[in-house]
Amino acid sequence: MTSGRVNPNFRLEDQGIAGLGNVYYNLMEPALMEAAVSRGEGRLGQGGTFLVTTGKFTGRSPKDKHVVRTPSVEDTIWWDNNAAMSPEGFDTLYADMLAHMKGKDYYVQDLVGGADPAYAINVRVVSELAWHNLFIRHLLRRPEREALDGFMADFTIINCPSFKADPERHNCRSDTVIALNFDKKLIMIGGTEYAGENKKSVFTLLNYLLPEKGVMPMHCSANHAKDNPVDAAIFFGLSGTGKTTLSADPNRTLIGDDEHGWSDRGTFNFEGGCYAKTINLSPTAEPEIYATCSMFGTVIENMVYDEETFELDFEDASLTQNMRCAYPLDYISNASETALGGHPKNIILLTCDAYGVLPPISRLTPAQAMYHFLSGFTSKTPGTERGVVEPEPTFSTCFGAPFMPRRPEVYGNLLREKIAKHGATCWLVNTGWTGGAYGTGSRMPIKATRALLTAALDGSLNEATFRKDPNFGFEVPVTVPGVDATLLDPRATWADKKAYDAQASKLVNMFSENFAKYLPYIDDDVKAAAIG
Ligand SMILES: Nc1ncnc2c1ncn2[C@@H]1O[C@H](COP(=O)(O)OP(=O)(O)O)[C@@H](O)[C@H]1O
Ligand SMILES: C=C(OP(=O)(O)O)C(=O)O
Ligand SMILES: [Mn+2]
Repeated sequence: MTSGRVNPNFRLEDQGIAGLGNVYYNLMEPALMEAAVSRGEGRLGQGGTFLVTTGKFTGRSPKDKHVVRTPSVEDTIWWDNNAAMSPEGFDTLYADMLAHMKGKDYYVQDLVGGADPAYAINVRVVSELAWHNLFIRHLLRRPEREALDGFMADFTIINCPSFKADPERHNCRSDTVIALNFDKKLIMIGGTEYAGENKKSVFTLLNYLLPEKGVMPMHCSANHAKDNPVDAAIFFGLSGTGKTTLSADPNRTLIGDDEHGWSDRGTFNFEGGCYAKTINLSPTAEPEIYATCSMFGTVIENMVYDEETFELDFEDASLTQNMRCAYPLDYISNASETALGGHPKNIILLTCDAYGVLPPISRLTPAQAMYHFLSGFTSKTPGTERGVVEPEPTFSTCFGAPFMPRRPEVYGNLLREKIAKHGATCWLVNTGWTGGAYGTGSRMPIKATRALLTAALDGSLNEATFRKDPNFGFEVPVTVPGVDATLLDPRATWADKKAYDAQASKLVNMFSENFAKYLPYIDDDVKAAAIG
């Protein structure tokens, strides 16, 4: 049986996917919630939210993500960063997964990635779990209902958590698999229920497709000044550094929290929803995000709640520190209707420095910005990837290495051109530790980070007095109204100054060692901005 609204000439059978049980096309939120609850996938929560747990996988599995090594992508994929899968392995995976799917019910959403129609792609998502279908409906962009009647997919994602891959047969690493086949325009996901794999695989896809169109794809959030989309800001950052938290700013308009493109026309969100971390979510520090946790249809993933009252426990991380909520963009009260903005006037590079060495904010020259973008120094946040249990310092190029199918300099050069052309001001913001390293110091107060960002984005920070940092060479403001001046100088926040100097020089060396591999690809000005 087939139900729901779909292009009659583009059903799964037309794509060669036949023999399934019931197929539900483009169900809307209430119907998806009903289905998910009646199938026992999760429960209704307060305010009509959907509560779900995902079992063993509560974060991404980057090591199980593969790109199919076909001749057309052989020379463009950054193979040192992307595990290969043979075309034969993929074909077997496809056949085996389809055989496994026979007779079972599936949920299909026809959605769009990209708010700018000039660069948008149509994505069909086929989900075994009704709630995954609800999740991706929140996260991607929903076409008008009428447009569904003629919808054709550019890419199709099939996500079947109950399928277990076989490393021998499928040329993969474990029984969990995420396989991107750019030739066949297919993404197959198996063996994990973590919903984030759905959205991050679309991101990886756009990171592959857009550079050829002159568009810079970015792992960043974005917002703009109220009533002034031209005054846009973007916030690059690896998972857990504050993209979602800091872009939801009551004084600015939210464009999006995670994935954006920068074209000749400006910035655009790839998505139509957000995916926020709920651990220790505070109604005072993050009121907009907190409010979504009691709105109809919000997917609440891996949170502990009271069995009687269904009240959420934001402190209990016993399932995972990576507990999440997923909701459509317009659940944030000041979200943009178009999800478009101008060319960024300010570019923020968010780093979560677990060493507590970097200042809370520094101003970068374009060459320094390029250096830090390629370096991507930050920490992995506990729970976001399998096996990460405490903040783990890392150099994640482009502040999103796990999602970059092409070589870092492809993205670096695009960003550099755009900064040069549009003259953005660049900042490095440490949302990590202050007063000592992780274990001794404490996490940067959100309030302080926000105050610094407000000053950077309204232009007032440019008028401050700056000092040049002796270790890193960038400019650091000496005083900022509303922020404790001690905080601005990390060395001053450490009780043991010698320990700070030792840690700082260790970090300088880490930067220098990591950057050696980029030296052949970069211009002299970026070389001159190199640290150490
Ligand atoms: N100074 C800070 N700036 C931003 N986030 C902070 C800060 N201090 C603590 N946090 C917490 O860190 C997490 C940042 O996560 P999030 O905004 O979801 O990151 P991302 O979207 O980049 O993955 C949130 O749980 C937030 O409450
Ligand atoms: C969805 C994710 O992204 P982020 O943490 O950057 O929001 C993720 O890393 O799984
Ligand atoms: Mn986020």
